[in-house]
Amino acid sequence: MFEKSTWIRLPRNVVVGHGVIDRVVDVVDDLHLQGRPLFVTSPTPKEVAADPIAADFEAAGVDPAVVTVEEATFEAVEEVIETAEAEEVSYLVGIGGGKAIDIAKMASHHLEMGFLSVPTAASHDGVISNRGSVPDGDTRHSVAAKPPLAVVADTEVLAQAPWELTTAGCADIISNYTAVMDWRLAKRLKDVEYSEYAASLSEMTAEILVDNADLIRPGLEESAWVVSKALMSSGVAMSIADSSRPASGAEHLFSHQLDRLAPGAALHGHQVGVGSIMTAYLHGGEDGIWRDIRDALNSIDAPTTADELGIDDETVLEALTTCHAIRDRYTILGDGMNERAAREVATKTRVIS
Ligand SMILES: NC(=O)C1=CN([C@@H]2O[C@H](COP(=O)(O)OP(=O)(O)OC[C@H]3O[C@@H](n4cnc5c(N)ncnc54)[C@H](O)[C@@H]3O)[C@@H](O)[C@H]2O)C=CC1
Ligand SMILES: O=C(CO)COP(=O)(O)O
Ligand SMILES: [Zn+2]
Repeated sequence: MFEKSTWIRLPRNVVVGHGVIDRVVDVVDDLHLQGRPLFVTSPTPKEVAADPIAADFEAAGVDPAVVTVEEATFEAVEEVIETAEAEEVSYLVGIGGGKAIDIAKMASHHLEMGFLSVPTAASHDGVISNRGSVPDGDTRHSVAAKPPLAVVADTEVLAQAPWELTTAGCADIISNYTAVMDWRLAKRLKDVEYSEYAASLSEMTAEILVDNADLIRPGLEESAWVVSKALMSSGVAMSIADSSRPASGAEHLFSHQLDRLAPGAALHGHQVGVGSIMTAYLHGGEDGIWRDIRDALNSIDAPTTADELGIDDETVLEALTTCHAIRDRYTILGDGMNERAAREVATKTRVIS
């Protein structure tokens, strides 16, 4: 008897383009959301986006509450939950980079309220995903949450963000190549849950981004368009899979371990990009796709070495040899690399010298 079932949660509205930040009030109307919103933002995104959006709400007769967070921590999530309860808001709006959006996502999940995602940087594929990522003890990887009711991604705002945030978003997408390789390996060796639709969508997203790499240039609004479409598509792949598997393999384990060993040293997307060069080498050896990944990262100005990440060689080796253990997710790292093997892959791929 056929007994499979699936429940795919996706946003109802995805609005991308020039000046769409002015449409947040319309999107709220379209969703029939009533009452006050709580904006969850951080200092620069507040100035760039949250303040003008607040002015639009005020003009429409609604007075939003605002929380400004500095770091993605559980204390920040708790502060947002407490403010939401004290201010009697009825939905949340995450406005900023990955951390502000993840805090809004986690708080709204806890409050059982809807939330909107308004990215001010095209820096990560959690903009639309059903995953939330807030450090919990030693855990750095994402956990299950609900996707936003709507995403409003203004390409004018995204194009004006610091360039390295956009290159981080590109690298987060390019890392989908190795994430999918790891997922297929785990399917073959461990018979893990696998979705060919989600895997293919994730791979195709990376391919489209790499094929359009010549459109990805600083200050060019079309770059923000190409990258934000890719980030949405990658997030949808995670929602279809109901897992971050299509977008997160061993290269993400490496990055999560760097977050513990060298907190704040480099952006999430940049770390996973460098990880992806090395795990592609582990999958395919000298003739595999590691050079293509490195060239793609180079072509969009993303880091390809430990030095460019601002992380020392020994920390890279420590992350490589220990990261397999941080999560129950089978990857090309198997039960772990020893130091000699880690040094060899990092040296051969010129991540360390
Ligand atoms: N939930 C999920 O599915 C996923 C979550 N993530 C998480 O997202 C986080 C990474 O996100 P990022 O955006 O790289 O880091 P982030 O949120 O820390 O942003 C980096 C910095 O850029 C600033 N910023 C944002 N927009 C700006 C603008 N327009 N102008 C000037 N500054 C601006 C932020 O305020 C922050 O200081 C990580 O915690 C990662 O784990 C990443 C991928 C998927
Ligand atoms: O960053 C992500 C996908 O790009 C989320 O993956 P994790 O589940 O490893 O945190
Ligand atoms: Zn990622």
